Amino acid sequence: MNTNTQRTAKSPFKSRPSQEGQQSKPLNERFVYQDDEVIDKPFNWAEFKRLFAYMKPYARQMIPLVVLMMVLGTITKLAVPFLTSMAIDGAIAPEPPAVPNARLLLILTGIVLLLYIIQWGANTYRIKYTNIIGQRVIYDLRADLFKHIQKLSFNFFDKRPAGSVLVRVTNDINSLQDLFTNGAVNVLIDCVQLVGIVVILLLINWKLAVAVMITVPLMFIISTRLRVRIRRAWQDVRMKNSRINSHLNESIQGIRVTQAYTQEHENMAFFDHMNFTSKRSWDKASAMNQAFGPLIEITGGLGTLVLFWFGAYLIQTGQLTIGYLVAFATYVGNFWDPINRLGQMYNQLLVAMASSERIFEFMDEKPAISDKPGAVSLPPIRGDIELEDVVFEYEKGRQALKGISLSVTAGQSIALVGHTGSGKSTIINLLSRFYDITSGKLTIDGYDIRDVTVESLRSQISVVLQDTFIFSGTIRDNIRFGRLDATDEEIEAAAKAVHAHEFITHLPGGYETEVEERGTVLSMGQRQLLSFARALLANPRVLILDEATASIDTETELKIQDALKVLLQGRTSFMVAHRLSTIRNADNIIVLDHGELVESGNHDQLMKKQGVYRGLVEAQFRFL
Ligand SMILES: Nc1ncnc2c1ncn2[C@@H]1O[C@H](COP(=O)(O)OP(=O)(O)OP(=O)(O)O)[C@@H](O)[C@H]1O
Repeated sequence: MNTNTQRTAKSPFKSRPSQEGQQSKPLNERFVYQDDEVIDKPFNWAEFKRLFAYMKPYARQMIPLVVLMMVLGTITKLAVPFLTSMAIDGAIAPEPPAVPNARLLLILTGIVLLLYIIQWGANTYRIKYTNIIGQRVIYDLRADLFKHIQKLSFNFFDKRPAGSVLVRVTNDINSLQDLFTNGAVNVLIDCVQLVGIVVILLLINWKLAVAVMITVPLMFIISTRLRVRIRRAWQDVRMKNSRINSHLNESIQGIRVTQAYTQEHENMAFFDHMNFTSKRSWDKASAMNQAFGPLIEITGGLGTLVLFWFGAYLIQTGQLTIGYLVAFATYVGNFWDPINRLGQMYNQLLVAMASSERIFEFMDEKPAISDKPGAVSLPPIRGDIELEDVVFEYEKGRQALKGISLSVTAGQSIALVGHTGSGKSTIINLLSRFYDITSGKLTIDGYDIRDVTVESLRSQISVVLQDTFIFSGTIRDNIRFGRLDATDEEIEAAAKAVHAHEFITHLPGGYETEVEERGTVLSMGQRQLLSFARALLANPRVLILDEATASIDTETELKIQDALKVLLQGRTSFMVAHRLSTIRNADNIIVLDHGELVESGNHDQLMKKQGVYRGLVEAQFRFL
């Protein structure tokens, strides 16, 4: 179920009135985030097993040790009240005619001390090993998730804000950390302790044991009802957090636009609203969580009342000793503790299950683009490309391309022109198979691109996108991204060929200059030259270029034109072209209009036609 963001909470920040004195558009009409799916299923055992399968690799090596420590810790803990009862009944206040026995008391105290030391040692080792297992499981889960996300296709990312993807790899995985480091083992310890205590209580005096535990079924019924609500509340918290992260991510990426349009206040108001809603849902979930504690305490209190009332009666009738009553009281005290912890743990488990459902939901997402069974490896290509009646829809029923047919011979340069939204980028996205065509046929050297492996196809095609992405690292590393095994000399040769060498050597660290994320240290023109060097290094047979529209100075433009000539030599190329100089040199110009191919030919032929192309060129000149 996808719902739009609901905004009902009162926020201290208000939208500013517009200049005309009218209230600006309400915030809830300005930002719309799609919520992650609300996953509302009963406790999923299959998913639970799948999650715990991550422990399997470490089970044989570590778990026997952890279990041994756990058993040691539990036995020593359970033995102490029993020894206490022995001390009371045998050494401190024995039934007359026996007298207090100081020696026995000393021995029993020594044993208790020894047990405490063993308990401390066992717990220390247990915590250490469970932490090691927990960390390894989290590491494996995160690695698996990241590996899978990297394989997912464009359409997956089209649908989701980057922030919500981020949350699953960070927050959702982190929320499993507690479960794997302490939670799982604590549950086992508590269960073993509970069973142990019940058995001991029954052995000491079954009548008193039954009387004390009479309230347990009642507590069980109430808590089961609470659990469902708690589970939903925690899911809601996760969803709200995911929204905050999406907005945060967008706000940081778009901070320049926000500041340029002085929208900080509005942005803050929106964020504040989200923050408030998130806090409120956290409060709600946490309040429900807290309800567990008092529930146990009330039940425990009732149990204690029964214990002393009925216990006193049993002592008076000679069915129980004082020592056993004290031991009984201690065991009963220890009985509610694990139950309380198990209740809390159950909540922690619910939180973890909500997270794991979200993680597995991503892991189960099949990449829309994948190798079909029997896909062959595309041999080294010449670069003949054929599009036959290609139709493509990003969303069902809305055609972005409406039957494009196009024949390109190896080595030709193709310029794609047309109004904004006419389908230029869509064509180049299809060539690299970032999306699969809806109908028609797309072949390279006669191979249908859906019949070959994605890797063999993409490794022979280089794509230079409009928004050149510069990764954090050195300039050299960024060029090397084109071909990881390239030598330093090859990198510099590629940079020289596309005229990037000059500006690189003028940077403070030359090729070793560290560039920041998204390459803001570099100008648009420089970023483009760098991406040309990257593409040249990859030496592809087919080159796809989404030309940047940013206005750059004439000198850089000339450099880019020169660089392009080098880059395009001997390759089949597709270019989303905006500059007349680029278009004029193309072998074939494809003019698109609303997803249809309306004209094609070289510059001179198209100019004579008096059609869409001529109109575009003349419009460009009118602005000069
Ligand atoms: N990821 C997407 N999901 C849904 N629709 C999309 C997506 N990308 C593009 N479209 C739609 O497909 C159509 C063609 O878009 P395309 O990006 O190919 O245009 P373009 O010619 O490259 O435009 P521009 O010159 O502005 O970059 C447009 O109507 C656009 O709204």
